[in-house]
Amino acid sequence: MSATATTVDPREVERFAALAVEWWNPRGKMRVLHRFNPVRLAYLREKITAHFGRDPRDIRSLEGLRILDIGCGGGLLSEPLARMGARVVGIDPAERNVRIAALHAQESGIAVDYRATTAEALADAGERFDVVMAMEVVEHVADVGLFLARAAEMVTPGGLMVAATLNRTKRSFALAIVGAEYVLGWLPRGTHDWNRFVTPEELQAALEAGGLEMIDREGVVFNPLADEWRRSSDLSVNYMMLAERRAAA
Ligand SMILES: C[S@@+](CC[C@H](N)C(=O)[O-])C[C@H]1O[C@@H](n2cnc3c(N)ncnc32)[C@H](O)[C@@H]1O
Repeated sequence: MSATATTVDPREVERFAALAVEWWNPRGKMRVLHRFNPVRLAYLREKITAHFGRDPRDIRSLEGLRILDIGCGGGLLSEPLARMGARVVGIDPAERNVRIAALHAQESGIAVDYRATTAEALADAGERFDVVMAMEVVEHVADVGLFLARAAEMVTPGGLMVAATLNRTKRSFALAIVGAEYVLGWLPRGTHDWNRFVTPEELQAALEAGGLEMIDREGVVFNPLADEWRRSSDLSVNYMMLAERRAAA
């Protein structure tokens, strides 16, 4: 694949770079990510440990696994995964995000290999990982097909890819754009472009085109009564997908 093809939309990256100091403020502009982080982490821990035959109760259950967190932002997922023993490489095209992430990890005493780069650059360099993650990123890239192809390329045989994103439905327009950005003010206006949302069928097809097999998909829904996010079979707004690269027989 061409080394010059890029998935970066400079306006998207600039938007996140401008918010860099907000990453670790649980009441700031990233509060939605903070609120559903426990749900995402529980999913990642459960699925990764089950796949690699690890004990999820072990506090170092991911020991030795090489994990790539694409579009890591401030490291809200990279850090806890590294704490569980994984060797995490966190990448983001926004240099400011990576600087904030590295500073936070240093203050927390956690080793994460943060780099200001892209999935396509790492794929070009021939890097391989046991787990490749793209969490809340595909809806911000310039070319979803290219992005997923380059990300999938880096999954080792027997390894996993996990993606989390927003479905393109009437419901996601009402909740994730009108509700979250305009009515509730949970996210800065313009954070999301509904046309860039990706249906589970499109995501699955792109992962399969990259040689992966979809093995799980799960929704994440907000329960306003309990004021909490939880996992669900409802994929109509937020959802996560797990795919594997089958090891050669
Ligand atoms: C909504 S944030 C998600 C951050 C993190 N994955 C999380 O869930 O906490 C999206 C991130 O994707 C990054 N990003 C945007 N375009 C990208 C691209 N083409 N490749 C990789 N990351 C990208 C942004 O800079 C931003 O940090």
